[in-house]
Amino acid sequence: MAGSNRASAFVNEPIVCLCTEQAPAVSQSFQMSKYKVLVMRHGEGAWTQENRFCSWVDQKLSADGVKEALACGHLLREAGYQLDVVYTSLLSRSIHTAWLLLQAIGQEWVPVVKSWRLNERHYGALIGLNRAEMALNHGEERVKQWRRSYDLTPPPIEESHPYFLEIYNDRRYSTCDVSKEDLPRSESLKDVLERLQPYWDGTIVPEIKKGKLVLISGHGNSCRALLKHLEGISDADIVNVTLPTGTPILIELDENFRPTKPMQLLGDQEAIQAAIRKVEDQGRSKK
Ligand SMILES: O=C(O)[C@@H](CO)OP(=O)(O)O
Repeated sequence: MAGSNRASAFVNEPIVCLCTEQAPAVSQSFQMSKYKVLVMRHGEGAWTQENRFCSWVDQKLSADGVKEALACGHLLREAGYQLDVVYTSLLSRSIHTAWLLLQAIGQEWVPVVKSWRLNERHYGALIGLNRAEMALNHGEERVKQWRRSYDLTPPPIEESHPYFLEIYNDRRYSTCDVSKEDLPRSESLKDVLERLQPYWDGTIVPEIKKGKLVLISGHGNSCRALLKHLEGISDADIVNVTLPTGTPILIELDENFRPTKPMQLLGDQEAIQAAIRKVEDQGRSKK
């Protein structure tokens, strides 16, 4: 892990991440950044409107999600970013976000590379359930733990689950670097990091080391897992990290892939705070 005591909080806090006083992972000597990487959660998905756990169900972007992806591209174009490669999951909402962003930035030729290892966290038996109803039945704190804790794994998806066949019979999952039987049936954030890290280390890092500007169009929890790794966010602090949809996060790294400065959420900071609150509020019972 890169560093170990760096706390970041995206909830009710200034957008630049907060650093604990002790042993921050950010280089003390203000080393020059050697590498930059952009990480973003896809635009809002269609099921966000219904407030259902989406996970590996292949929902498309909502109308607002399309707008968010295009707005990201415009933002990056205005800031002069020149992308070299974009990584997505195998899920349409992450891929469409990449396509729309590349269209808006005017860099459609940039390769888009896809892997199940960037998929959203597998929510197991919770897939398809409504978060507010879950909060009413089980309590908001329990739902927060299910959504945001590091090592809590929801019950696995059973073959009788309404979305089981839709997920596991999908041809895209015969293209993975593991057999269908070895794909997850439920995951904690820790599990997500464990399946994502080999892809980060073995596929993405070598491209960044060649000097390429990489953008990762991932999901709320696959991006949280990656940020936990890169920023050295503790198991306890990651509970308070919620990512807004459609917001690029700029991470600057030194030659050892340690952050040289706090990560930056790019865009209008008030709008970003509102977007974070919107995601947080999905877990409320709305009494
Ligand atoms: O539905 C999901 O899979 C995720 C968001 O992609 O939900 P949550 O924000 O509750 O982790």
